[in-house]
Amino acid sequence: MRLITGTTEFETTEATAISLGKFEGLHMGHQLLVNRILKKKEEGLKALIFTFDFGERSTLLLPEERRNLLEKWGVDYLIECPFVESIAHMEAEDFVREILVKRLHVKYLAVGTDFHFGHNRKGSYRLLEDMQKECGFQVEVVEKACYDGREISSTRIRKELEQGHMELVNQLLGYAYSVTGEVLYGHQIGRTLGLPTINQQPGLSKLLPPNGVYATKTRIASEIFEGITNIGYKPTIGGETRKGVETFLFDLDRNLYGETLTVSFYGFERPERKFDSLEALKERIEKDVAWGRKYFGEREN
Ligand SMILES: Cc1cc2nc3c(=O)[nH]c(=O)nc-3n(C[C@H](O)[C@H](O)[C@H](O)COP(=O)(O)O)c2cc1C
Ligand SMILES: Nc1ncnc2c1ncn2[C@@H]1O[C@H](COP(=O)(O)OP(=O)(O)OP(=O)(O)O)[C@@H](O)[C@H]1O
Repeated sequence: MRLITGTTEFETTEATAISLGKFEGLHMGHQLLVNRILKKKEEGLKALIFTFDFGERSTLLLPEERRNLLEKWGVDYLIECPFVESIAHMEAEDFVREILVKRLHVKYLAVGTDFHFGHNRKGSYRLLEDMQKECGFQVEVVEKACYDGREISSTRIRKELEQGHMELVNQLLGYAYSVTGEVLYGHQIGRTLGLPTINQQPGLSKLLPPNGVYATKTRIASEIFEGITNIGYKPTIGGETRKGVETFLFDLDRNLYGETLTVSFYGFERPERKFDSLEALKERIEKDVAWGRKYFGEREN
């Protein structure tokens, strides 16, 4: 995949199939659009995702994660267009003519019914439909994908994530919500509790579910290991200043320091608490482990 980022001077040489938007979560609705443009590769078009870069903000997918997913799915070009004045103030028609047609050679566009663009968000799928003949591209308008009778959106997913509803979050996303990070050194107390753990700190703008204990799966190279993960500040051992993600793998005890691992979240068990003693914490974690094993044991994997 070719990544064009940090510049408004983008251009393709080939004809393209494009979808535009924020694509914050790359959820099931977004995937409908991505699949439409990927299908057009069969007709010789390059699949291009055009997103705006609003700078650092808390988000479901970090830029790196979004790039990796789109690359894995087979997208040819990802443009992360800086949301600067010259772009934000462009009239919708000019954006289509100057950018989509002249610079990106668009032949096909897939957009959702609520997609808006250009100065004052005046551009909509209707404008694109009106311009398609004259500009030589075809527009496909995709109905909003729903789950449980309600539209899927990044906003809805954020709200569910804030409440720790991971099963629903994963259904809406179409993949399991994950965090990736290097394995860091903790206080080395875990080991003395008979509980070697993986400590990670995801990027600061990555949205995390509420502090507490979750059933998780961790990918190490090509293998997947089940475990439980605590998100939080470890108040019992004096607390951390930065929120961490700490995972105990049920069936693996290997030195993983320095490796970069991805932990995917499934079910929520309980909130993080301050215990009166390390012994009380240890007892609780033993129950957490039993809960986690049962969680996965009861489900088809
Ligand atoms: C499954 C799990 C649940 C945890 N729950 C809590 C908790 O509720 N409260 C707390 O203070 N720390 C909790 N911890 C963090 C422990 O305090 C921490 O694992 C232990 O002290 C070792 O930390 P270290 O890796 O920095 O040595 C939890 C850790 C795990 C793996
Ligand atoms: N549920 C959906 N089904 C189909 N297309 C969708 C869906 N949600 C968004 N889209 C389309 O995907 C493109 C990018 O959408 P965008 O990321 O801006 O919206 P969103 O996920 O609804 O986010 P937010 O909740 O932040 O508005 C747009 O063309 C939009 O219409």
